[in-house]
Amino acid sequence: MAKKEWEKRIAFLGPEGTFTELATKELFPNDWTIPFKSIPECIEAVDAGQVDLAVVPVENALEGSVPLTIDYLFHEADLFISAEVLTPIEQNLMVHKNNVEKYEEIESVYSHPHALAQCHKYLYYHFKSVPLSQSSSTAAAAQFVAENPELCVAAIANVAAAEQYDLQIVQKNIHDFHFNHTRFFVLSKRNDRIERDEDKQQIKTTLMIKLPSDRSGALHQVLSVFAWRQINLSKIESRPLKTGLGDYFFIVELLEDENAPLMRGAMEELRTLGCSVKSLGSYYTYHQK
Ligand SMILES: O=C(O)C(=O)Cc1ccccc1
Repeated sequence: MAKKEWEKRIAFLGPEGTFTELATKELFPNDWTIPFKSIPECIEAVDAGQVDLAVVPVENALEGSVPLTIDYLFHEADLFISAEVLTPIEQNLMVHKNNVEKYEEIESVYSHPHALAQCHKYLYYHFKSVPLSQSSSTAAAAQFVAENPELCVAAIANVAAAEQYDLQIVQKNIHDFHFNHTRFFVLSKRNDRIERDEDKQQIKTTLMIKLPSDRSGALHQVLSVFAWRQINLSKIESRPLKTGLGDYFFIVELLEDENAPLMRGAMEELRTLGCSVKSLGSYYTYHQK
């Protein structure tokens, strides 16, 4: 496909039909979207300049963070968040059209680990002894089911994937909790934010903070830096530093612009306290309709 001059190249977790693709198309309906097989491949593509942006899942309302994304951003890449997209997630059980009649006898259910977990109760009550198989994405599971009609297996994926791979949905909306949303980050090598005035919302900044080792009260001090400036935290989470048990870094999300004087002061104070601070930038939230 020839690249048009005005298009941005945007990597997304593929293949076609993932929730990530739906989120990508929401924000970039007219750009050149390119599927990659895994989250690290999306991140590497933008890091290497092969694409302009990458869209990857980062957190689900039911299952929590996608550790691969968080850890890759901390340990492997030097990227910024240009925007986040919030997408409602509806999961469906689908089979090859040849297997619709016998779908209750499926021998395995394929999907992304988050999707399998989001349907845990449904699978427990309806397919208790059926083995679950993890795929790199929901659409990869749908593609596998489409390419193996001789296997009596099902995928959990969205309606777009059922259409893309010509599968039949046999059970709609099988996720266990009604409020099932996923956050996606739009990643860039440049620290610029995507601005679409119509649905621009609260600005947010994501910091990755490493505490000075073995000092009592260090986390309390970090939180105080934001507290007395009345900078609101919308998230705090720890992840292993991978250097030893008990060593962590913190992901802190703040409802303020990194360029605001109070935030600049906060970051400076954190460094004075011996923390290492990496800002992934400030960005707006977009809601998928
Ligand atoms: O596998 C997908 O379709 C993805 O985009 C990742 C994902 C998986 C489960 C819920 C939300 C996003």
